[in-house]
Amino acid sequence: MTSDKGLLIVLSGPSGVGKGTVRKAIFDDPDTGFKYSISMTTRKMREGEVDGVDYFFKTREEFESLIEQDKFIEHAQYVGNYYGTPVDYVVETMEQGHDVFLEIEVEGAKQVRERFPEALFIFLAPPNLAQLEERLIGRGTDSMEVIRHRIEEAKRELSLMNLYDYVVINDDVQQAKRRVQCIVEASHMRRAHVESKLRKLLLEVNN
Ligand SMILES: Nc1ncnc2c1ncn2[C@@H]1O[C@H](COP(=O)(O)OP(=O)(O)OP(=O)(O)O)[C@@H](O)[C@H]1O
Ligand SMILES: Nc1nc2c(ncn2[C@@H]2O[C@H](COP(=O)(O)O)[C@@H](O)[C@H]2O)c(=O)[nH]1
Repeated sequence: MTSDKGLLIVLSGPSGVGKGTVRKAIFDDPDTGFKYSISMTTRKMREGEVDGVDYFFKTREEFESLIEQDKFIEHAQYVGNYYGTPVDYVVETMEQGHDVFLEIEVEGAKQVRERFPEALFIFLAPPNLAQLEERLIGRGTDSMEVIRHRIEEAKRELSLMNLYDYVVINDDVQQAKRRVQCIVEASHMRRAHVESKLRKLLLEVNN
């Protein structure tokens, strides 16, 4: 009685906290065995982004048609755009035994918890709000109006961090990366331990 299915890992947190930066550090590590689920969005492509690498970019019509076809594990509207996690990739990849890594905002993470309560939920938090704003400004991808909107969202999102299994402060990218890797490792060990206990219990019951 072993779980052959991969683990679903959800990294969430406010925009600009560094989720993408930490995720890239994790995936640059040759020891990382997870698979990254590329999201779909209706947001405009930013300079340097590549369709099918950073996101699958969709029109609102395409996205809404996919919602109707139940093609998302979760989807949410964030600052005027849709974002969603494709169900087929995630389910097939986990069935093949791979861990799947999602990088999503808080409303989407709530939906994932309802559908996959056994998933691992990690909240990436900034050292403080001022640094979060500095990071959003420093990234240079959004207008001040959008940044203000994202900061307002961030205040609401930060108030929900207690719903997560773990909170990692992203004060340093390499340290945050190691913390996430350790949490995943510990979750695998705990899962193996619980399964071994259940196996023993079943043997006792059946004998
Ligand atoms: N630990 C850190 N210290 C300083 N700057 C950081 C740190 N982590 C990330 N950054 C910087 O903060 C900015 C935002 O990072 P990033 O784009 O990874 O955030 P994000 O959470 O993925 O945002 P979004 O949710 O909007 O995609 C980037 O310019 C990045 O270089
Ligand atoms: N609920 C979901 N949120 C997602 C998904 N993919 C990304 N995101 C989050 O949206 C915001 C904004 O992203 P940006 O690229 O426009 O800066 C950020 O918090 C992302 O993590 C998804 O599939 N579902």
